Amino acid sequence: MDFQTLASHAKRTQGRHILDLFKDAGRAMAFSTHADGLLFDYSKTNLDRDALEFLLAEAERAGLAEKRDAMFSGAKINETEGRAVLHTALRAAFGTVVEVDGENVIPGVRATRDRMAEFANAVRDGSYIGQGGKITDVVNIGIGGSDLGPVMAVKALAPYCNGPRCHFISNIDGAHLADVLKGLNPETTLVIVASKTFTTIETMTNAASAKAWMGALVADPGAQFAALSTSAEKTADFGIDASRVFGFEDWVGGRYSMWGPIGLSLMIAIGPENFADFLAGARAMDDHFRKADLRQNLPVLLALVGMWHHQGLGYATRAVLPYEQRLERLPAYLQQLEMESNGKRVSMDGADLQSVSGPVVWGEPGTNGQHAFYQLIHQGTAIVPCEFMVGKQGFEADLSHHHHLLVANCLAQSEALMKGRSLAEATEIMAAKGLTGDELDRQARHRVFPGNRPSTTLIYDKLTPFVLGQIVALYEHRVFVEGVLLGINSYDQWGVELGKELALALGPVLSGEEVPDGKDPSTRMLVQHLQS
Ligand SMILES: O=P(O)(O)OC[C@H]1O[C@](O)(CO)[C@@H](O)[C@@H]1O
Repeated sequence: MDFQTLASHAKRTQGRHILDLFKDAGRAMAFSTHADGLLFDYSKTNLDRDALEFLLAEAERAGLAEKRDAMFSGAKINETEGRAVLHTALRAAFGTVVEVDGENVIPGVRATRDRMAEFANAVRDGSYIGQGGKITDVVNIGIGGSDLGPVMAVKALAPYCNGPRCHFISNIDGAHLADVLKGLNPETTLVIVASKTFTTIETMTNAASAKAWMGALVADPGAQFAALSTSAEKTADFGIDASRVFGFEDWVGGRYSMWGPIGLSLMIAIGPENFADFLAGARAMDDHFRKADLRQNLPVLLALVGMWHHQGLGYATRAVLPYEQRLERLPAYLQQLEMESNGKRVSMDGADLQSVSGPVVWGEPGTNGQHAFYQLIHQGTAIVPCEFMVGKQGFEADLSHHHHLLVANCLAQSEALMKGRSLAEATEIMAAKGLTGDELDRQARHRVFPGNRPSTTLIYDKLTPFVLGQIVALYEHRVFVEGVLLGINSYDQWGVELGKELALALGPVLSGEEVPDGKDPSTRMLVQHLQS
């Protein structure tokens, strides 16, 4: 990416109001695009045709199409770990051929999916039972990519959840385990240990405690455990029979893994057919990403708008604001997807990045966020580009008036952010209330909305499994595009290692061992305080 030219485009737009861009009568149509039932509107941004053309040309210059094809074909684009990046293979059509080291991986994907479906059906219909009868509850123990996707999707697809209740334990904090297990019957609970590596300290500690909880009542607790992992050896050591182990390969990154075995809890919750629809939605987005012209390509446009705001205009964060209560965990899911992928400081070849890397991503569902942090978004000094999303329809037919208000709020927020309210307008409002003189001026100034604040809006029909698959894959590919333009490796996560190492060393200290030499004075003081 030519960041200098990007900066000069950004500079050129300074002081210009987004509303002025709508003097171009075709803007709303030109700066929005449709794909497979989704509408993405990015017209309420300060991106103009020249800047967009520049960004599109940069995407071409960066070899985006070739790099995208390399990813889909199984090339080892995760160079720092020597791995292919093939979460797309987990949802590819079964006739597809995708080779890693000369071997077609699709038959293996299919065999594992068939085994998952067989097991999910058995849990759902009661042909697999716990030692106290039919499984009533499923507890997924995992963290990061082995947790956030299934949690988010089980909540998102609540109208489709007709299997056993699903619960999730991730935090090493014993409170999480205790609160989830409290009230569950060990004899009718299935525990799924989800860990790609099967070494993650949080997951292994929680899994051991859950096994002890179950072992207090159940003669053979291992028989009510399943495992999702790349390590058959470690799952066997833990005492889980191979028939309930669902493996995957190292070419599936943790935060991209919910399409395969890590999605087992979701498959049990919604059933294999709905799970297949979820994959079909992602596959539709894959096809769109591969085939659509860059100008109509949703992941490409979402990425370019994101880079315009962050790398171009210097906005430090972006908010993801789903007007869909059931997407309440989507912002947390996207935090890992985007920040673990693109929060990097060196490019693929190890050189310092020439620009800022990925932004801070955060958010909450609307309308709750409106009553919490929208004050800052509207009147604070930091500009936060907002990514709104909303469905045309809800599921609660008898509550359609709620849905109309929900959608009205979503549209009103993007309008308010863009238009704002001028001092003249605020003065008129306050004068009508009888204020005059200095007091009128003072009160009016507090009621000014600067406006000119950018947002995008994604509209889908209804939050079905297919649509959820589309949305998640859209964001996955957005991360890829931004990664290519930044020249980084979006598929490693070395930044999580140092803290893990230090925590491992500190564990025994907090159990009473001496503080080792070389600890900094602050950490030493905190440890001593905790030990006292
Ligand atoms: O599935 P695992 O191996 O337990 O890893 C869990 C998570 O830990 C990380 O490696 C680092 O936080 C994530 O990338 C991953 O999703």
